[in-house]
Amino acid sequence: KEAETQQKLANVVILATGGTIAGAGASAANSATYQAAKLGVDKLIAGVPELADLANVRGEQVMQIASESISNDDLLKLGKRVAELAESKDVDGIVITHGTDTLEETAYFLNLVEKTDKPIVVVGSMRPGTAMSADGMLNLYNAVAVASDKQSRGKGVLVTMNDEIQSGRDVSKSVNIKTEAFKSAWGPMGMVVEGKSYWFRLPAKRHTVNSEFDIKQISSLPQVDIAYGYGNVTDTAYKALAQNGAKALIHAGTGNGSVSSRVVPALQELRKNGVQIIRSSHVNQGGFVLRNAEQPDDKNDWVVAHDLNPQKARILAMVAMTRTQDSKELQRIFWEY
Ligand SMILES: NC(=O)CC[C@H](N)C(=O)O
Repeated sequence: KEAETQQKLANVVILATGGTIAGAGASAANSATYQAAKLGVDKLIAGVPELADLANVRGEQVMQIASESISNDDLLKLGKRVAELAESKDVDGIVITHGTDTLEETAYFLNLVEKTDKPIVVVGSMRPGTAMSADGMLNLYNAVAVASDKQSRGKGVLVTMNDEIQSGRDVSKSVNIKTEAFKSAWGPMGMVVEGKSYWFRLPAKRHTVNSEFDIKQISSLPQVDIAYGYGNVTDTAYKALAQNGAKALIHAGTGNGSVSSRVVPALQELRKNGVQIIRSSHVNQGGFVLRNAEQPDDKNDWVVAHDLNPQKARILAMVAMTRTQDSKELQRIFWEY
């Protein structure tokens, strides 16, 4: 009988990378002061025995770090492992446990480069497992539920936090400390409650199986950096980043991705020297940058990131520039993904 149930259940692999979901604090009152990336994946799985009701679960420790320290090489390593597992007949879904600080970047990266319709769910927590009202257990349970559900196929890389199913493209960490940290300007795709998913929306942008990018063809990512717009800004950071080898600069602009008159000449000059200039907005949720609004992008040969926040724009620029150095192609890609 037990063998029969196991056969019916989906096979889900949990790839652990660290973060608060694997964190530990000194006391139960430490919800914000703790060390991230302490517990191994076997402990995470053992901490939620109910996972066995949802799927045949096994774990792999891909790395053990706080997500602010994830490098491009780490992204490639994780992406390649996900692709290998997705190709395996014995794997129906993949869950990635991750620190929340750059979770939105990893989720978007995988959404662009994984050529599979199998569910890939990225999950983290805001409180370590040692804290009162820790959220990691339920978030992980929800992630495995979504990853084992056939309905989750073909919807792009997903994120399950705070009972919501979010698109890995759209979602962003918008609040820290609190458990309702992950939000999307376009709203969640669904809810996951008591191990069952309820869907309401589908992503409109190209992803996974419909993407022109493939992790198997990517062996390195170009250097793309971000510089912040604010009152009294100078062009020092932009120039320094370019001098240090950036192939593209994401302008984390004020408002509509506007650029200070003190910075414009440097960006025009850098573009003439081959650096791609990509205008995004650092407004919290709902940035929306249009071509030739605020700045003459056609004349300057700049690109706009549209609704992508600066850190997501960096991910797309890196992936796109593994294929093209043409600014018009880059702009097409920014509209489509
Ligand atoms: N809530 C978290 O996961 C934050 C912990 C850590 N800074 C990380 O991103 O890994």
